[in-house]
Order: sequence, then structure tokens, then C-alpha cells
Amino acid sequence: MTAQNPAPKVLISDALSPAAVQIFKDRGIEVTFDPNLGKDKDKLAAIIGEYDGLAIRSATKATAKLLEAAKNLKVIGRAGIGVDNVEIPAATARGIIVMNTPFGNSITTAEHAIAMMFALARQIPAADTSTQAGKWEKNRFMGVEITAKTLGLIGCGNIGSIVAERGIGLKMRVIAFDPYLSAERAVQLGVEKVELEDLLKRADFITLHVPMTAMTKNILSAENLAKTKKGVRIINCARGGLVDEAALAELIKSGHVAGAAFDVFSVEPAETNPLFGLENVVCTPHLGASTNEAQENVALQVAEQMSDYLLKGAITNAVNFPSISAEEAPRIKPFVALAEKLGSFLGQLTEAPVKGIRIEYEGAVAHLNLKAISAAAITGVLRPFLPEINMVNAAMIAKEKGIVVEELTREVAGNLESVIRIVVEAEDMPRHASGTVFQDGKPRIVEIRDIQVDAEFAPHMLYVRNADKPGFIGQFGSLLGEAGVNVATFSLGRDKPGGDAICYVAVDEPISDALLDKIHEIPMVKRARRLRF
Ligand SMILES: NC(=O)C1=CN([C@@H]2O[C@H](COP(=O)(O)OP(=O)(O)OC[C@H]3O[C@@H](n4cnc5c(N)ncnc54)[C@H](O)[C@@H]3O)[C@@H](O)[C@H]2O)C=CC1
Ligand SMILES: O=C(O)CCC(=O)C(=O)O
Repeated sequence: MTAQNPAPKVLISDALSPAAVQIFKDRGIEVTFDPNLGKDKDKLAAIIGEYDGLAIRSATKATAKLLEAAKNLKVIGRAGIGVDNVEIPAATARGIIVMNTPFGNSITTAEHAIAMMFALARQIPAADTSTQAGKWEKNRFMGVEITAKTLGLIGCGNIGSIVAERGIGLKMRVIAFDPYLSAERAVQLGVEKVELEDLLKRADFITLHVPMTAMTKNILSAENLAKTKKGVRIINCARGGLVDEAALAELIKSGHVAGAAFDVFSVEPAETNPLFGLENVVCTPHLGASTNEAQENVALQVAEQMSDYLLKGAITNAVNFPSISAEEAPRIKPFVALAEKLGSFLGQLTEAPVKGIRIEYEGAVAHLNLKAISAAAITGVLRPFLPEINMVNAAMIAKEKGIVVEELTREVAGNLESVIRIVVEAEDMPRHASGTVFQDGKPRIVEIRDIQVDAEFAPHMLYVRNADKPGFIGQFGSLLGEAGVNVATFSLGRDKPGGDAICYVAVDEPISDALLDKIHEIPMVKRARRLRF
């Protein structure tokens, strides 16, 4: 890493496996490992501004308030599945990628749910306490068999499916409520897909495996709990807040529910809870993912994913941006730069509100992963009006502003290998320009207003639209020379002799207001605009 391009910095603020620290170090990333920091939100807010990446489990709460202080943050990596401890809209609005590790702890969590089911069926924790207290209460702990019982899954995704397979292996009848479970997948798993009402009526054991969303919050409400079969046992290894804990406690006390095993609670860390202290209640402190194997998996995976993003721009398992594989990233990168610059060119020329952006992909580029390239184009167009926009929040911002974004692909790009053409529909008029990337990987602009040009993008540029008449170039060149402005590249084009012409110039110094005024005074000049890239 050079002084201009220092090593990215990552903060690990929860108890991740130390394997993650090594991966970051091996990849040349500076890493701070402070596993208790997540619990101290003020201390975390005081230092988060220094970091490019934040690696967490569930103790760190990445709230909108914390993210406000995270001025340099580019990526949050959740070593685990649930991202409900991250305010995703706030992260997206700040252009922060949020990644999780969707499979690394699934088996472990499914095994915990099964362990909880056995613990409940045979009251193992209470029997253990009693036995170790020397009581030998053989008659107190009468259990139930699991074989031939109905296991009701609420949510049959990665973890739910593993629980289903284990349940079938234990000779249970497995039924599942999951609106997104396809009929084919249900058949493949050997589960019966049912409606929630049916599941509530039939299940002897209910186990939850849904994420916490507006739809699933309180899915086992007091009303739904009352519809369950008498003697049901309920297992929650998904998220606190999916079940009305107070209502469940009442149903356990009344004997309607035979027991509950909870790993997750509506308030965590759970110091008090309506379920605590009841007979036939088994509790663990959010241990679902806590095995050596799972923690090693998720720590390695999150560290690799975050490093790939910070170092190469590859995006895997982001919950707020489409994936870009490590192989795709280098191929996409030059087109991301082209789309951003081309969009920026048009955005800087646009003075009226933008209504629509059409991005046309021609030739080889049309076969790449276009989501990131389009996001870059939108970013370029809108940044002159919205300085905070970036690739992660671009699509969301365009939607919020009612800007219609269209993508179009064509197989051929004339005599070039790939062309990106952007059309910006503004309230005054449409504007368009095209660009390409040559062998050297540098983006070039090849068409403006249907006039062919061939120019690179430079930090300081000047765009002039003029009448194609003799004398313009002389006057224009003299003005630049007199002002001591050195021209780096000069590109000209016209629609027809004596028609409309454009001139696109890269200069070494910024153009002053006074010089711009003088350029406007050249009689042939229709419009002159300074551009920054
Ligand atoms: N206790 C622990 O330590 C752990 C808890 N978890 C929790 O388990 C959850 C599930 O994890 P995965 O199975 O990997 O997620 P997943 O995304 O593979 O599966 C979730 C399933 O829920 C279904 N679903 C979504 N909304 C639903 C609704 N309204 N009603 C019924 N089904 C609905 C989806 O269709 C999907 O099939 C995570 O979101 C996380 O909150 C995950 C890992 C460890
Ligand atoms: O990191 C943990 O221990 C919790 C895991 C979890 O809840 C998840 O992955 O969703």
C-alpha cells in the first residue's frame, strides 16, 4: 500500500473467532480486535469514524446514529445470518454494503433447535439440576416420545430445511408454513406445506426459523398461541419478538402449552423475561450459532468477503447490493468507471430536474453483471445534484425521487467491442453520450449529441458547443494560452460542415470564471461548461 492508498482499516467489535483477525492481516488489512466494544455504544461511536470496515456478530447494534459517525465506513460484515441488528436503510443511504454469511452457522443452529426439542421432551435441564442436587426425582420427570409426533416449522429456508431433514430422520411428521416454500421443494424435503392456522392446530412441537421482519414480528401472537394444540411445545431459536413471551408464559402456567425452549428473547441480553423460572421452560443465551465449527466458518467467511470488497470491489452475500464475484470484479471495474464518468458528464451538463435515465449496453459489456454498472451510471448523473449519492444507494435514491431508470442491451456495438450509451431525460431536454473502454482499460467518450469524438476523461475539462465556422479554434486556443492554461488533449467533432460542433478539452489547471466568460464571448460559442472528473 502506498501513502496515497493506505491499507483499509477494519474494526471487529464482537467476539468473532480470532481466525478472522489473521485473514484480515494476511490480506494486508489493518485490524483492531476489541470483542467487547459492541456492548459500549458510546466508545464505539467515538472511534468508528476511523474504519473502512466493521465486522460484527449480534452484540453490536449498527444503528442510524452509530452510522452517522461512521464517516469512512464502506462495509459491515455480519458473521452470522440475521442482520436485524443493522439498520439496513440507514446503511444503504450512507452507501455502506451490509454482508452476512448465510450458510456458515445453519447446521449448528438447526442442531441447537433439535437439542432444545429433546431437552423439552425429556425435561433434561430440570432433571439434571434435580439429580445433581441429590433429589433422584424419578417420578417427576415424565417425558414424551418424539417419534411419530408432528413437528411444525414456521419458516423452511436454510435452517428450517435442515431441521426438517433431522425431524424426518427422527421419524417425525414434518409440516411447514412458509409462503415462499415451493411445492417442489416441499416434496423434495418430504415436508407437508400448510397454512399457519393448520400448523397451529396440528403441531405437537412448533419451531421457528423465520427472519425478524414486519411480517414475522409477533407471528406467534397471543391470538395465534391460543389456537395451538393443547400440550404443544414451542422452540424459538430464530429471533426474540417472533413470539409474544408474556402470552406464552400465561399459557404455560394454565397448562395449555406443555413447554417452551427459547434461545432468543425480545430483549437481549435477557436479564428478566416472563418465561424465566417457569416449569418446563428451557433457556439458552442466544447460543444457536455457538459451536467451534460455525464460529470458525462465519469468521473466515466474513473476513474473506469483507477483504474482497475492500481490496477488489467484489461483493458476496450483500443484503443491500447485488453480488459481484471476485472474477467479475476486474472485468466490471473499467465499465463501472466509464458509466460513472459518462453519467457525470451528462449530469454536469444537466440543469433541469432529471426525470429518467436510460442506460444502453451494446456488445460484450451487455453480457456483464449490469447492476453495478447501472448503479455507477445513476451515481454519475445525479451526483452534481446529490453529493452524497453512491453506488449502493443510487437505485434507492433514484426511486425515491421518481426518476425512471431503464436498462437496455444490444448484441452489437457498431465497430467497437463494447459501448455504453446513457440518455438523461431532464425536464428541459434529453441529453445523451456514449463511451467505451479500450485495451488499456481507460474509459473514453466516443459520442456526444450524435457527434463522434474520441477523448479520455481528465480531472479538469472544458466542453464547448459552437457553430462550425472558421476562426473558432484560433480564438479559443489564444484565450487558453493567454490565461496560461495548458491543454492536455483536444478533441473536436461536428455533425456536418458548417453545422453544430463540439470541442472537448482536457486542461492541466482549473478554468477560472474570467476565462469562462471570455470563452462565452467568442461569437461562435453557444455554450461552454467546465467539468470535473
Ligand atoms: N439463534 C441463533 O443463534 C441463530 C438464529 N438465526 C435466525 O434464523 C433465521 C432463519 O435463518 P435461515 O434459515 O438461514 O434463513 P433463510 O432466509 O434461509 O430462511 C428463512 C425462511 O423464512 C421464510 N419466511 C420469510 N417470511 C416468512 C413469513 N412471513 N412467514 C413464514 N415464513 C417466512 C422464508 O421464505 C425463508 O424460507 C435468521 O433470520 C436468524 O434470525 C440464524 C442463525 C443463528
Ligand atoms: O453470532 C451469534 O452468536 C448469533 C448468530 C445469529 O443469531 C445469526 O447468525 O443470525
